Amino acid sequence: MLRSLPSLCLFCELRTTVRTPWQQTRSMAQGRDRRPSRMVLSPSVAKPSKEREERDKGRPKSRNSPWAAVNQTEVHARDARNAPRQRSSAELKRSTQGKETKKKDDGGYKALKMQQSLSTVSYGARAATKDKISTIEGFSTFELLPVIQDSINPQALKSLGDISPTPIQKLAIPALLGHQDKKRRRSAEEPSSKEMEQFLLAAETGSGKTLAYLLPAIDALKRVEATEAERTERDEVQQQEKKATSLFELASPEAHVPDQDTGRPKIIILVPTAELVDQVGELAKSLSHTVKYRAALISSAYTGVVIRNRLFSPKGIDLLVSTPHLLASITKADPNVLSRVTHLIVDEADSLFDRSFSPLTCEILDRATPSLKQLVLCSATIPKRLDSYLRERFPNIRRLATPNLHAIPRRVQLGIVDVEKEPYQGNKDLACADTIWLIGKSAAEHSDDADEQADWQRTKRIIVFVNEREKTIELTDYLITKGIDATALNRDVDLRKQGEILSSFTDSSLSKKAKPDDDDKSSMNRKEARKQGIKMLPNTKVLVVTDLASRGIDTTAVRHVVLYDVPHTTIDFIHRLGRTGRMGRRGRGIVLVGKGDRRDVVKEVREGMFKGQALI
Ligand SMILES: Nc1ncnc2c1ncn2[C@@H]1O[C@H](COP(=O)(O)OP(=O)(O)OP(=O)(O)O)[C@@H](O)[C@H]1O
Repeated sequence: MLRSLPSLCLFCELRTTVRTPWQQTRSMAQGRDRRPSRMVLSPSVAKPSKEREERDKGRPKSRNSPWAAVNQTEVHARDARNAPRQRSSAELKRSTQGKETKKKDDGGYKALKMQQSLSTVSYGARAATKDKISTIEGFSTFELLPVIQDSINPQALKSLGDISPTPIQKLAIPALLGHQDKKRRRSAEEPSSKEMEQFLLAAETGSGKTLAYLLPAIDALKRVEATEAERTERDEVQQQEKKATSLFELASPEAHVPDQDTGRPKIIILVPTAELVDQVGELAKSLSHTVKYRAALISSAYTGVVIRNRLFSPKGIDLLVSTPHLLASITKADPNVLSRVTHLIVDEADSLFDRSFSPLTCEILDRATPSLKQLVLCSATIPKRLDSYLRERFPNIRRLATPNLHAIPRRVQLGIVDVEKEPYQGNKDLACADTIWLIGKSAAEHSDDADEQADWQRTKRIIVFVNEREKTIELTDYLITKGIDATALNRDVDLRKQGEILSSFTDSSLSKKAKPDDDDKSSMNRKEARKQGIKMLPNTKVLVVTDLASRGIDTTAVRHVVLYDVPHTTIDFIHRLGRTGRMGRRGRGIVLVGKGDRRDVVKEVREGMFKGQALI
């Protein structure tokens, strides 16, 4: 039936339909997963806090300051022989800001502004950052330990070939290592130092943030380890010398020193879901094979015995990846687990400081603070709520935001399907099935190279995002009746199964390949569809999910994302579309726009993506 339908152009024109606030509120209020995100992106991510500004008040003003010409006691005439004065970065910043404001006033993102979901990071600040990182070319520029340098390509990046650091890696690795501040580097090596450094890493989705925080943390761990080993050796020599000089003293029995490393990790990485624990944990473990440290990952997807054995292994533990829920419950029973933490990394910080996670994250943070040397928060989107929280709680946090923050890369195209038009006439399910058939038949044409084309010819992977949990099952069943190999993923699915399902949409090297489950309803429906002789779309796998799979999951194998429902905020747009076009790859998003959907928002998001601008 589907095949007989005329193909609809994915990029048809939009009719502008603006919903009233009442309509939006009503539709948002239906169902848990349909609730709008309360998060609103911050307009001043890279801006230092008021306290920091106050602190800088007394400092001498720069020559470029607007007050630089006031109260001068000498004439500073410019030497005529010199070349014309270069415009300072502040001047450039001011001029770009001016243009930016004018452009927006000329009728920029009205709907997005009304929605207030995304914020501005000044384009001057973005340009300055771009300049700053443009000189860094390879990982060898960073003062990482040689063993870590040598492990980046073969272990962390699976021998990708010619690799160079991404913008966030160029920005964050030197800062976290303390390159710009030699004094800080020395103090980081000095265990007695009490000062805790705080960093916020803000960079677009799929830009390698994990490696940006992981490499410096491991580097610090290994340096401290080396210093401690030297000290122990020195102490032992001194002890031996002491023993030799006091021959007549009674030999005291060797005191038993319990292994201090058991259940006392030094680096903790917090992530919101069990799937992310596995993903980040895999990366940490792969580096540990050559760098030699003890990494463990724990989440509620593992049994109590496994969790205990990993955390309290007699060999000790250096790095732990966990969800806040599990770690907070463990530390309630045994607070000493956090007694030696020097590096706490909060990945997906916008989620982990959101209302549902915040109490647990803060509890862990408070308990770990006495020993903490570095706190790193990391996120692809900075909601206003998080921004103000950070300004209040961590006024001195160092903000490292990349030039493309809050933008969806231009290599990701956004197509729009008007569900109200022929042949769908309001039938979104049908529009979704037809879109998947079109992609399934044409995806190979969009491949970049021969190898990838071969992969895509084998299996095309498509993620369909819906706003409601119940809809995942309903839509999956419908798609199966239309010959599409679809699987539903929502919070009701067993955690272990969730990981297996997701793994076939992430990098093949991490893939554990989901096993067919005979009790699974979708699986039964698939069998039924085959029995009924429904023609199946070959080599295409579809995952129907809620926001569960929109954060952090490295779905590098996904080229197409279908937004069945229009996301409630631009934050959701960024995260959902961020599942494709990762790390320089091309991708395509298709949004199905029906009656009552915010067509104006979709249109502006598409324009912003086309221009490569931040969605503000
Ligand atoms: N320098 C690099 N060169 C090439 N690939 C890289 C580099 N750094 C990281 N990657 C790869 O990029 C992919 C995305 O990395 P990662 O998951 O850390 O992104 P992210 O910024 O955390 O994304 P998200 O915001 O969605 O969580 C991974 O497959 C990783 O192996």
